[in-house]
Amino acid sequence: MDKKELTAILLSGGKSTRMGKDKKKLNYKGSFLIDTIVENLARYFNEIVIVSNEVDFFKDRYNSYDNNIIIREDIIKNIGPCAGLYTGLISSSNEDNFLMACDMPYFSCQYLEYLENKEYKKALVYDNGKYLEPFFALYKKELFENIKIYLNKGRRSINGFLNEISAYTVEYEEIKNIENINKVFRNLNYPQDWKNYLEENGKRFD
Ligand SMILES: Nc1nc2c(ncn2[C@@H]2O[C@H](COP(=O)(O)OP(=O)(O)OP(=O)(O)O)[C@@H](O)[C@H]2O)c(=O)[nH]1
Repeated sequence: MDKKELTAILLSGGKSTRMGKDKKKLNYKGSFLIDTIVENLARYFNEIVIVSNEVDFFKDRYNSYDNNIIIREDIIKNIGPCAGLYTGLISSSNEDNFLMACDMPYFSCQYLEYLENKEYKKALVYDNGKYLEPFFALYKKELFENIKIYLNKGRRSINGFLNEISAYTVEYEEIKNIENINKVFRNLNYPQDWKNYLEENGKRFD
């Protein structure tokens, strides 16, 4: 698959309160989940912007890649993923941007291709019937202006933002035949989620 004229924005700057330990440091016997996520992204995206609250952790970590990997600290700190997206969009050199989280272990290039081939304005996100999934979704760079205004009003929720801009949506019916589509939106919030993920992948959790 050719590399995309898209930037992948990887958010890794949350508080990991529910996990009880920093999600960017989740590893199994020295094999870090975040490295697997970056490895997947590097196959499809020339440019990857990692937005983190700990840039030192990422410094020199991916030097062996040919991709343009940009590490940025949040411009507006500690207020959640909407602010992370803001820094990611400002730092991106592409009009179209793909948002990924550091706690989403599954990746579907088939779904990425599906998104890429859809026309959209502002943002294109999956509607799971209950709420809009902000990750594994596309955002136009120009949106950073709207996010700034939204955050300046004291708003924080990325879902609130998606509703406010009337993001374009993808419905289950359109994508139900994509392999493993239900796994794509799974994220790891609690220690049990990490344990389940490892066990599903044949790794015994000690
Ligand atoms: N850069 C950046 N990323 C964030 C921020 N808050 C959350 N994220 C990322 O957004 C994604 C989803 O985060 P959540 O699981 O909702 O939040 P969290 O703070 O990591 O975890 P909890 O404290 O348990 O809610 C993860 O990839 C986080 O690293 C932030 O303020 N800045």
